[in-house]
Amino acid sequence: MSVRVVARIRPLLSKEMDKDIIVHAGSTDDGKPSTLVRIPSPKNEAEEFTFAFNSVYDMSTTQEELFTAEVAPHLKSLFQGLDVTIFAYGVTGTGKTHTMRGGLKLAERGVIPRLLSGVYRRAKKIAKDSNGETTVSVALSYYEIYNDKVFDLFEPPEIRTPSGLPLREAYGKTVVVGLSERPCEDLKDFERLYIEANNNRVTAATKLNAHSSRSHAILRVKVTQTTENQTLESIASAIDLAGSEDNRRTDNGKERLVESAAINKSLFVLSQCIDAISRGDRRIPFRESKMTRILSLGQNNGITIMILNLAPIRSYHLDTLSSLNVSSRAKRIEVREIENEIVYKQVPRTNTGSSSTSMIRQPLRPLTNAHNVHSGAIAAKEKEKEKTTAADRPVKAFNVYTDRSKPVTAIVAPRPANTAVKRSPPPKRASELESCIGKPSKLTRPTPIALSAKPSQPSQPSISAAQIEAMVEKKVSEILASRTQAAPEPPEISDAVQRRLEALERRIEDGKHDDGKSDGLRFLLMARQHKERGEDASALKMYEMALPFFPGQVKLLAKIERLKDKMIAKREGRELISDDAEERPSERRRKACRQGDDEGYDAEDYDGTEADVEDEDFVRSRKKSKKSKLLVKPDVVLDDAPLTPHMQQLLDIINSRDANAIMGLQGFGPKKARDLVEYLDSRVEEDGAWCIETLAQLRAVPGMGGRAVERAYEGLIQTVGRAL
Ligand SMILES: Nc1ncnc2c1ncn2[C@@H]1O[C@H](COP(=O)(O)OP(=O)(O)OP(=O)(O)O)[C@@H](O)[C@H]1O
Repeated sequence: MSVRVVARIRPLLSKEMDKDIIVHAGSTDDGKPSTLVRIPSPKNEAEEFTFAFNSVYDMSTTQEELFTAEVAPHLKSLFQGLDVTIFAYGVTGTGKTHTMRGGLKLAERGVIPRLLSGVYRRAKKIAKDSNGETTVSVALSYYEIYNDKVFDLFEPPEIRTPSGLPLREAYGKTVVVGLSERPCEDLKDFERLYIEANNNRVTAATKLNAHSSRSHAILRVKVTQTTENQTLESIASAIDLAGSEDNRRTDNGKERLVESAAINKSLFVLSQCIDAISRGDRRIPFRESKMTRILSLGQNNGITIMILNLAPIRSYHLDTLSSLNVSSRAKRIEVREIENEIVYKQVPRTNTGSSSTSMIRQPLRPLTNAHNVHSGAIAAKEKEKEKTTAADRPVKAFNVYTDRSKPVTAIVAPRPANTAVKRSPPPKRASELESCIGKPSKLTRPTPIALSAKPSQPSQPSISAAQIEAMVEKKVSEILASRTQAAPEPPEISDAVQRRLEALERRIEDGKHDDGKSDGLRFLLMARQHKERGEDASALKMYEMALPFFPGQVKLLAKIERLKDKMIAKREGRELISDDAEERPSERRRKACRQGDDEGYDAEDYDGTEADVEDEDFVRSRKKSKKSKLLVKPDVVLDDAPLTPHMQQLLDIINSRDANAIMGLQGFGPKKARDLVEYLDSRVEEDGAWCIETLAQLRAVPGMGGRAVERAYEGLIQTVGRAL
């Protein structure tokens, strides 16, 4: 489904009563609901421009009417597991905050309070209809993007770090690291939290709006439905974007100008993204602003509704035209409607036969650029091209269920569902082969034939790629089988680390039962992030803020002292002799990547509190592994599968960020290698210490979709085969 774009024309404000109204709602047929916005040409008053939208709401539209028509119908989908995103877009002073938040009076309440009200009502009904067997819990996160930095609105501004919270990609979604989540039991609870949090949002008076939002505000409503052994999670996001503004009209002072520049820049990037998607460009500049990265238009699964807010008067004429232009292009963006997966609380880890797989959902994969190839105009172009080449191709390139049981593999790692690359039909692909590696049951499987499907090279008949792959696979299977005998469920990481991670996760996620320590842990995690990025001053501040939560913690004190020494040394231009603990985080991390899970993340002792706080990577790694157990995501199975030496070699080459080495891989020309290195550099710049640890992650890298990873991997194996 494409993004649903609706326009809302606000009424005249009391100070505008004598102003000229130039924006009108219209319809193609009399008596039909409005779908058109009419506005005169700025050059020739007699000429009229018409913009078509999914719906257009005129000045008389009430809050309730808008909600009932545009949002209420999607509540059902939300409870079916679809994510729903609603965002308000428009020039400053056109009614975005009014639409999303609204006033305090019942009739004036905006989309957000009404959405929550609807969620609780439905939750009650579900609980009642299921005789209490299904319970629904709601949790909120609320944050703002101010001057391209992310701040948690549930935290008081005093504890904000200047650089804000970092973003990460996980399972194809952009997540804010360290964002708090508040359980929210009922509407009263919500009102309290929401009002409190809104006081933390940056607003200011400008000439165009007495209460202008100076930030983009994003509310995430997580709805979790739990029955005895399964949970279904879906998220409604309500986004009140800051409004674009023409500073010739705002009389903004210096501070407001800086804000305005940041607002305008992110909105400009948003319009660039919309343009690029609707043009069918391969590169969509999502990453150029935090707002576009989070919004990820067209990359989200689920339902997206864009509410374009318009002021009816002439003084907004050019701005109105510009936002009408952007929004009408947004209609062309395709959003995939994919329900989130049901998470079974206890999923068998072992492969038990085809019957158990017949209903396994394909995972929501991190999207690659290839996704955009299927959106908007390019999708149409692609379809046109494909008509002549692949008549047997499914109409949708993004089927999400695999209902066909696979006789050979019980748990299958599917290809990214929405790649644009034409794939040859089964029998078997190398990715499936990889996913199978690491499963004891493979011992009884027939030898995979994926690579043997390729013609073997006449010049090296002695050993083919398939044979090498089979040998590697056999070896891995043997090792795994012997491990299985020793311990039926081999731990992914050592038990001790696992326990600590669980404790950390519990503490952070369950702050309520944790004497406020979760706040301390959060400070420590943030400190860690700052340190990773080399922001020592901020890291020090965070460590110091954590100290009251862990009084007398020796390691923490030592860490603070070390950081202070380091900063003094830096100021004095001295080199501090680096010990292991002060090794550049990126190097340590890279080393860790190479060394493998357990010992890799940090050389320090993870004991007690410090253990918990030392490295947020543990949290992430633990979360990932927990998720992998619950969801039985094939790509996570891939993540968990031990890397064969060749896979590791491939990752090492990629992580080297050496274009020449990468060009040695099959399928990499100079441009592709350069693009990849650029991308990796940008990630390292952003995250300090970042590298690709699994093939699944590698596949999520732009340009690595389709068969790129397989080709590079096969190429490596063939090279070795030739050398033998
Ligand atoms: N549909 C409406 N009915 C009545 N008043 C409205 C409506 N829409 C907007 N307003 C009023 O218009 C003014 C500006 O609205 P609002 O603050 O929501 O604009 P905004 O687009 O969020 O601006 P900014 O981007 O600067 O934050 C407010 O006084 C608001 O109450």
